[in-house]
Amino acid sequence: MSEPLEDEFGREVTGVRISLTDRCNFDCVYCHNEGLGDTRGPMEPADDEMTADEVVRFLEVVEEFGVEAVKFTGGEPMLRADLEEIIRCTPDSMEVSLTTNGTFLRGRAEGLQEAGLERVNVSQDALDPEQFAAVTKSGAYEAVLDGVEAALAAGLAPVKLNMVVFEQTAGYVEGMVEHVAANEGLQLQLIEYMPELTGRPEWNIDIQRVHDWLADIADRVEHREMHDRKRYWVSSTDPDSGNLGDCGMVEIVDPVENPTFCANCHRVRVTHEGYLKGCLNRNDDLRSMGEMSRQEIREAFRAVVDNRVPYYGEYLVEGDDGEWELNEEYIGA
Ligand SMILES: Nc1nc2c(ncn2[C@@H]2O[C@H](COP(=O)(O)OP(=O)(O)OP(=O)(O)O)[C@@H](O)[C@H]2O)c(=O)[nH]1
Ligand SMILES: C[S@@+](CC[C@H](N)C(=O)[O-])C[C@H]1O[C@@H](n2cnc3c(N)ncnc32)[C@H](O)[C@@H]1O
Ligand code: SF4
Ligand code: SF4
Repeated sequence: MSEPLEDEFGREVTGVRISLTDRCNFDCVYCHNEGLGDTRGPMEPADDEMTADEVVRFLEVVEEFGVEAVKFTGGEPMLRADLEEIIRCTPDSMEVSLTTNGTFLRGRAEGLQEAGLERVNVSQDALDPEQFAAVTKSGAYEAVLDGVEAALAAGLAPVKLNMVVFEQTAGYVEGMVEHVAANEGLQLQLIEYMPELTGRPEWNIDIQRVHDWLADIADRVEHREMHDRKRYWVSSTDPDSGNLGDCGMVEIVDPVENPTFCANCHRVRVTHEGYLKGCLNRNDDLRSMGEMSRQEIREAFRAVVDNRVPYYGEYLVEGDDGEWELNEEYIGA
């Protein structure tokens, strides 16, 4: 295995995020669908999706380039019946993780773990079924809770709960933090609502206030190398907590207008149709892998890494008035 490829901005590419489908059984009000448009549509297998063989071939090739980790996402990646097969055939050297809405984990978590899944993130924006339904437009609340339990029972702890923090959910943050502090095996990822692909900037909240509040109550704070994300370790305040004395981990994902986040971005994305994508927020840098021969994959991967640009701080630059503007250098590039 060679050293990871590095882009022009000194960022090594050590991870890939593969969208296995853009179909989904939810219709979350905030969904960016990894930058690929609407998730609504037929639930049947779609013809435009990469096959399991293509996904595995891609992974075998990027392993040669020092890629150490793969995240399977979507749409809802668990709509793929061949997810277990894909994971089983993923190169052993790679850390394999999954981001899912959790609906289908019950009954499949164990098989996924046996196939080689190491970590799972489950989206959960609220602890109340009605609030959950209002955000996701789905009645699958109980299935998601069962899915989290199934993942823990299958040995996939810690399970990270993903919560998008925006106007509608800001009031649920405190309860979710207590929930992971009080329950062993759970962690929480608070994701700043990203309006770049979905519009509705008025839904944004001031994520710094969440940082400040967590810094106040946390026992310990650390930085993660990826994106320079902050992690807070918080104890439960509930005397009946089954997790007394232990801490829950809460990580903040705050990419919006954050050049430090982009300067520490080490991943390339792959769309369900088999296009490479250098940045979540851009669709003007999609690169085809053609018929997906090993040589075509190698060439396209090198090219996408060469063209990677930090979104905030370079692709968008901050003007004197504090507004973010498209860098002229990339217009028409
Ligand atoms: N702008 C931006 N947002 C990201 C990036 N990575 C993750 N996010 C946001 O965080 C959401 C949740 O990411 P996940 O798929 O759960 O995984 P992760 O947090 O990237 O990875 P792990 O914590 O290692 O599991 C994404 O859908 C995005 O909204 C990134 O590279 N850029
Ligand atoms: C696009 S979903 C795909 C995987 C799976 N369907 C799920 O919901 O976990 C991946 C993650 O993106 C997050 N997400 C979607 N739209 C977002 C937005 N506009 N801002 C921030 N995070 C968003 C979701 O909460 C979820 O955790
Ligand atoms: S479950 Fe995931 S892919 Fe589906 S709508 Fe919600 S955030 Fe989007
Ligand atoms: S460069 Fe793009 S993908 Fe990477 S952190 Fe910034 S916005 Fe996200």
